[in-house]
This record gives sequence, structure tokens and C-alpha cells, in this order.
Amino acid sequence: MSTTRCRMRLWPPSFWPQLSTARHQVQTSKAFSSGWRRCLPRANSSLGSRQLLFLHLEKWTRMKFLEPARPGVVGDGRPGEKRIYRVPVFTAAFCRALLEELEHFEQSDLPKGRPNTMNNYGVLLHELGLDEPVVTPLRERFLQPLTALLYPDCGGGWLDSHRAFVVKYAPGQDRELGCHYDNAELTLNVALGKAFTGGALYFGGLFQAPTALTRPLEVEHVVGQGILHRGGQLHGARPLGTGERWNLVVWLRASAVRNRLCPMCCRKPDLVDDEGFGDGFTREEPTTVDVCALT
Ligand SMILES: O=C(O)CCC(=O)C(=O)O
Ligand SMILES: [Fe+2]
Repeated sequence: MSTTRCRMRLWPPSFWPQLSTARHQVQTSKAFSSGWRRCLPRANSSLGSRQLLFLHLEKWTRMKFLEPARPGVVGDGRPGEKRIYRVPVFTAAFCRALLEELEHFEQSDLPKGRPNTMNNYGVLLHELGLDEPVVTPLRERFLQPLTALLYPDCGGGWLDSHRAFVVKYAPGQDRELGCHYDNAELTLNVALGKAFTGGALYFGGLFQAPTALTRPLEVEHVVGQGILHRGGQLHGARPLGTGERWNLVVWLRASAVRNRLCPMCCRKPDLVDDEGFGDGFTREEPTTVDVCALT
């Protein structure tokens, strides 16, 4: 069986959730796919340090629960209630090197897509050529063993694609992010730097729950550390105070889950074939048998 990657034909307008990121994908998912193919060879040739960066990925196994008693984390006495976890992902050296690459890319005249409807600044990792050498191994070797244990009910054991991007907040650019949920089964959000104040993430419950935003949990950024959460969990970012904030966001997708029910419009998805990972949906193609070869 071969797998065809798919995107939604159209996100049905009447089912665009007001807070969701689906609207952007109607206009751009195709453009993004073709755009990055054009720029990839050039991006690749200018990034010789990529192999080196990957060597800096830290030990894969350490993980820490967000503890309600921990200073800076607002809990309500029920550990694990929101199922948000903090996990060390990158060394400080890796974060610095990645930021340097991102700034080079930002200053270049290479064609650039934007991460999603809500972020006007930032970089798509596939446009930088870092999807395959960094994000795919991160998902397969580091995240999947954790998410299989932490989120077995959300496809955590069946992740098979992602959409990875870096969001940037700075004075005169984006400063905050409104409350939304992600087009993802699970999300990893890693703080890369630089020096900044404000910009904390806040989390409510799942978007389907009527009381989803009561008593939000505030989570501060720690450079190199990631926050794991369910994609359907309402969240946003408080306004930046000073400085610049860059975070790597990986929307993790499990086709086994989303093929059945689109996580954005909560309907059976209507699909068309796409390039790259598409929107994370798949269509299983029966293996064709060459009858001539059988004789
Ligand atoms: O500002 C952030 O770090 C959060 C980004 C985010 O939630 C998203 O892009 O989906
Ligand atoms: Fe998000």
C-alpha cells in the first residue's frame, strides 16, 4: 500500500470555527507547497551547518510535568488536569545557532510563506530546509515515544506528519497572539530566545467545552524547553513587554485520527491530493499489480 498525502479540498466556510487557523489554509496550503519546492535548493546550499545543528539536540529522555506549585505556573491544585507538559528539547547553543539561521533567512530574498493566519512574522521550517534533518527526527525519535504515553487518546502513538514553523514577536511587529486552537492533534512549542519580557502562554480547556477559558493556566517560557499540549486546547500568548521572542511551534498530526474527523471543522474531511505533508490527511492507495510482470 502506498500513501497519498492530502489536504482539505476547501475548509467549509460555515464550519470555520471563529478562533481556528483554518481560514488561512484555504488560501495558502497549495501555494506554500509549491513555494518551498522552488526555494529549497538555494536554501540548502546556504546552510552548511545544518548537520552540525542536529548533533546538538539534547538527550531525548528527560521530561518534567508542569507542577501546580511551581512558581510562574498557575495551577488549580489538580496536577495534570490540563495535560500540559514541559520537556527539555534543545541546548542553548542549538537555540542560538537556529536563531542565527532564521535571521539569515529572514534577511534573504528567498520566497517566504507565513506560519499561519495569526502570525505575520516567522518562518516555515520546510522553507528553510530543516524539516527533514531536524523536525522529522525530532517527531519520530524524541516526541513520539513521549506522546504515545501521554496522549494515547489523541493519536500520540500514531504521529505521521507535522507542520513546523517559528513565530516571532517584536516591537513594531506581532506582539501577542489571540486565543485559538491548532490544526493539530498535538502541539510542541519550544522557546528559542532571545531576551524578552511578557509573552507568556495561557491555556484553557478543549475548545468544545463551554467553560474552556475559565481559569486559564499561565506558562512562562524557558529557552530550550518545550511545552506539549493538545491541539484542540484553547490557548494564546500574552503581549510581549520588551525584547524579541522566537518560538518553534510544531503542529503534530496523526492521519489515523484526522482522516476520520477533521479536527478543525469536526466533520468527515473532503480531500484532494497534495504535496509534502499536505494538511496531514492521507489516502491509502491499493497496491497496483503489473499483470504483465506476473507471466
Ligand atoms: O506565541 C506562541 O508561542 C504560540 C504560538 C501558537 O500557539 C501557534 O502558532 O499555534
Ligand atoms: Fe497555537
